Amino acid sequence: MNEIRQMLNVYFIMGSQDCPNEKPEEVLRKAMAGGITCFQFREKHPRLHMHQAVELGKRLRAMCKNHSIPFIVNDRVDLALILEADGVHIGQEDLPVQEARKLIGHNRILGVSAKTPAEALAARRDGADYIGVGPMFVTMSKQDAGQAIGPGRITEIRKTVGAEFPIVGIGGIHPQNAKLVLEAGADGVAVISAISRSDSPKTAAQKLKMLIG
Ligand SMILES: Cc1ncc(COP(=O)(O)OP(=O)(O)O)c(N)n1
Ligand SMILES: Cc1ncsc1CCOP(=O)(O)O
Ligand SMILES: [Mg+2]
Repeated sequence: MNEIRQMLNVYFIMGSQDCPNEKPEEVLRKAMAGGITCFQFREKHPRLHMHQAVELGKRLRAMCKNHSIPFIVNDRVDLALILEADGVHIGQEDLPVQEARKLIGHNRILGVSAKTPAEALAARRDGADYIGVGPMFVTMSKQDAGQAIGPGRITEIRKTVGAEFPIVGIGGIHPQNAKLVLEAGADGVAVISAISRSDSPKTAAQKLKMLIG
């Protein structure tokens, strides 16, 4: 459990839609140089052919392997298995948690999105290894994220699932507000734009890393 909590410290999420000015490989290279502790391949580009997603995923996966950074695939268990990912992240509208667990087995990490204490408890019961709670703040990276729920929700969920269960906050987090999320009880922060759209992805990752106690 502690290993997963550490892995969540600086959790970088990205797909080609998040990199308008630079190749995703280049952004990931800089983020890794800044000390990210986990990477999620979240490919949502409406015009990217699945074949291209597999090819991009293979390149990003190889980079993570070379730097010993856990590689998680968003939404798709099939893609996670193809890429020999370390895990999968699913939301409330994706596969049921128990079914995803059956497909990936017990040697891969399963992350689940939860907005409420009830969703968090259900995710833990059904086999999640960690939960992603958000959006903490307003986000431009996910159109259907819904209203910000704020760091206070992490405190509520932390009380419900206990001190040890791995929790990462997500949504609108950047170096200036990340402390609020960590102080509320999260083990780490998951970010897209704070790193992928920064002038310096490396510095942005370093700044987030410095906030971890
Ligand atoms: C770490 C983490 N937390 C939450 C999410 C959101 O997942 P989901 O609700 O399924 O939304 P999409 O990312 O699929 O748009 C996440 N991806 N990662
Ligand atoms: C995937 C996701 N889930 C909830 S908010 C969000 C987007 C996070 O992106 P950003 O860090 O740019 O706000
Ligand atoms: Mg999803």
